[in-house]
Amino acid sequence: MTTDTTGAAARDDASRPGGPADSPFVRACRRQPVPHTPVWFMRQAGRSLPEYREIRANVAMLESCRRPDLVTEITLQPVRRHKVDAAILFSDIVVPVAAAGVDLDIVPGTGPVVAEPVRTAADVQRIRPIGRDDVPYVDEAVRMLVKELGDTPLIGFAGAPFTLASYLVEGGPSRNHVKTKALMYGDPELWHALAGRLAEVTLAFLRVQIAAGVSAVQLFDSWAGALSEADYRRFVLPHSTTVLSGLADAGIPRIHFGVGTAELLGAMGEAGADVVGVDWRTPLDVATRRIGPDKAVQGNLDPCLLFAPWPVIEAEVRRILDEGRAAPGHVFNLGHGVLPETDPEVLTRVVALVHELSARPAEGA
Ligand SMILES: Cc1c2[nH]c(c1CCC(=O)O)Cc1[nH]c(c(CCC(=O)O)c1C)Cc1[nH]c(c(CCC(=O)O)c1C)Cc1[nH]c(c(C)c1CCC(=O)O)C2
Repeated sequence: MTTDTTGAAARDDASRPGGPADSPFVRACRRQPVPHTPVWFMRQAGRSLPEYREIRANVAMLESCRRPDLVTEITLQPVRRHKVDAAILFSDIVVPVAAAGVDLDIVPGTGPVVAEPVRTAADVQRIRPIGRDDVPYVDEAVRMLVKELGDTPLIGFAGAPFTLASYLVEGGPSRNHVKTKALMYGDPELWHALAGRLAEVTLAFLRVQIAAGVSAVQLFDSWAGALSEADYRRFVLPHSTTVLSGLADAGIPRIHFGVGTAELLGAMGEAGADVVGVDWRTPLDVATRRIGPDKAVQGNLDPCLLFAPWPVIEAEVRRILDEGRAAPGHVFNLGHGVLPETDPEVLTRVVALVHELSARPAEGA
């Protein structure tokens, strides 16, 4: 038997009627009619769930990402509990960078910390290209998940070049991205070398996930909102385009997400996205005008709203569904990740409410 490295066999199976490629989530991404508005939550697998905290009690974050059995169980937890319309692979944006040879760790309560920040051409050279054999645990986890999930689609993901570069250049999480911007403005050639290298790593990492059978991918440029549109277009867009447009041949939906990106929504769509993620600062109808009629939107409940009384949450869900009708496709989500203190029962209720309020009778019924 030959090993399928293109994902073609998995895709053929996935596109059977009612299969993951025909799911409400994938259909909404493709701007096709749906029986209800699909919903999932960024960071749905994670610290808000007691069953997750239990499994992670004695396992470090990066280690858990490298164990297909744990990745599979953690990814499935929110699907079982909340009945969301999609699963997202449990991993972290720094996993491929670590596989590319960067010495880093994920420190509890802090986030990714890089031992030797990347600041010179020699540092950039040390970031190696990656392939399937550098991340075998991701390939295995995706294949196990695709089997376990049946008709529920699995979303693969990666960090975008700017957000990854920020962790590498700063050496860890950063509020103002000062060193990153200093490098970008002070040494554009080195910046483009770094962002170009990260784009290659990201593209390869997503290709591994696609070959293993994910039904969609999301590119997280969480911190791109720190840039003006002009600087985004000059320093970041070409590299995110390498990734997203580079995946056009895969034929699966590509979601492009960032926070604080009101001014960047049009450009982020242009990078080669089928769906643009929108945070809570921009209403979805306004976002749709900026993105254009040929892309779907994803979002955009403020994660803090989940701490409000239920009637307030219900009114906000209604408003977002109404505003989402202006878009040619809408995937309901938060505007950023689930906060660790969130009551998981509220998330389950939001899923049921989105399904109930958006239910459309089947054609001809
Ligand atoms: C900010 C951060 C990173 N990495 C980490 C942090 C959090 C630091 C902290 O609060 O303790 C560390 C991290 N990453 C993840 C965890 C475990 C789960 C959890 O936080 O609930 C932890 C502790 C999973 C993850 N990390 C990520 C996912 C993505 C998939 C998803 O949305 O579920 C998961 C499960 C992706 C990630 N990872 C990172 C970014 C910027 C992103 C993009 C999404 C975002 O802006 O939040 C870097």
